[in-house]
Amino acid sequence: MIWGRRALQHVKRFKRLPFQPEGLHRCMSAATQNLVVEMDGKSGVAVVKLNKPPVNSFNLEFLTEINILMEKLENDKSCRGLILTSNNNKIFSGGLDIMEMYNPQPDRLAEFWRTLQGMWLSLYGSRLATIAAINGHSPAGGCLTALSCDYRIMAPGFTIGLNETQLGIIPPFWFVESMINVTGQRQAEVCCQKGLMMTTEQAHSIGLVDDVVPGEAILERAHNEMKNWLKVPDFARQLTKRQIRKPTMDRLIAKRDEDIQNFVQFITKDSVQKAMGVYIDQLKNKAKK
Ligand SMILES: CCCCC/C=C/C(=O)SCCNC(=O)CCNC(=O)[C@H](O)C(C)(C)COP(=O)(O)OP(=O)(O)OC[C@H]1O[C@@H](n2cnc3c(N)ncnc32)[C@H](O)[C@@H]1OP(=O)(O)O
Repeated sequence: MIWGRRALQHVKRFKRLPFQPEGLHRCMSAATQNLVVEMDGKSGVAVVKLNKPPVNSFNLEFLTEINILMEKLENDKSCRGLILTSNNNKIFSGGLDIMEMYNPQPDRLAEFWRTLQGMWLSLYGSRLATIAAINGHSPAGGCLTALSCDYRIMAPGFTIGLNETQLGIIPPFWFVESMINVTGQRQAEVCCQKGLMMTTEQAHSIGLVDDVVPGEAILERAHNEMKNWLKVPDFARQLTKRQIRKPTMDRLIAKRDEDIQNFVQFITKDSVQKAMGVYIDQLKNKAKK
């Protein structure tokens, strides 16, 4: 496993387990501040658990950690698959950290958005087979993260969706295209315009989620599904994925700066800031009740 110097600065604990029973050898665990990583060198599958309380919301630092980890896994020739899940069995991810977008410093806001673009580009375009084991609620940026994987397994009793319009926000074109590419144009039109947060079952019925499995069995199911994906020769799977996803990725790459400018301009509008303030108050008041 290759650990870049930059990445190592973020790693608090990384150890080869001293003794493991047969079948678990070459298993490595690592933790950054907000990520728990278990790498099984034998199968080449890394399980990455989002671990940023309270709701795994993506701020600049968390996105940076994820990007560094993705780079490390991409460069690790022994790694073939990634299972992305949450260490919190109720919330996969609460999406983007709303505090990044409230009363922001323009420079940091721009950097935040560039880093989110980077996260999406590396996950959506990953050479690895990627499975999201969605073991909790997954609104907005959480849904985008799951949409970026190759396969989604979700536990019942939770909700998922691109709910931006409900917050008075327009989902960027690459969020919407990620949804279209998974569910098809008609379903994406309905879901994105209405900002629907769907139950696991509803998400399954429109193909947003591929499989529904109880939370306690979700990782086992993800590992079994991963075996199927890894039966395909890597180069054939990778080049096919690239062929399918490249046009969507190229559209963002070509408009990256413009997309950042649009985002900064939109978020810093007085009306958007006001609406954001109301939304944050609602969230905080709900949490107090
Ligand atoms: C052009 C512009 C494009 C912008 C695209 C935007 C994409 C996004 O992702 S915007 C963020 C959208 N996310 C949400 O709207 C989710 C809001 N949160 C929730 O719905 C819920 O919190 C939950 C389902 C994720 C979890 O519910 P629950 O377990 O009941 O926890 P609480 O609601 O009590 O929340 C605990 C704690 O966490 C804070 N919090 C929740 N979500 C966020 C968030 N996205 N960012 C920052 N902080 C968040 C919440 O305020 C509570 O904080 P405290 O009151 O300080 O405990």
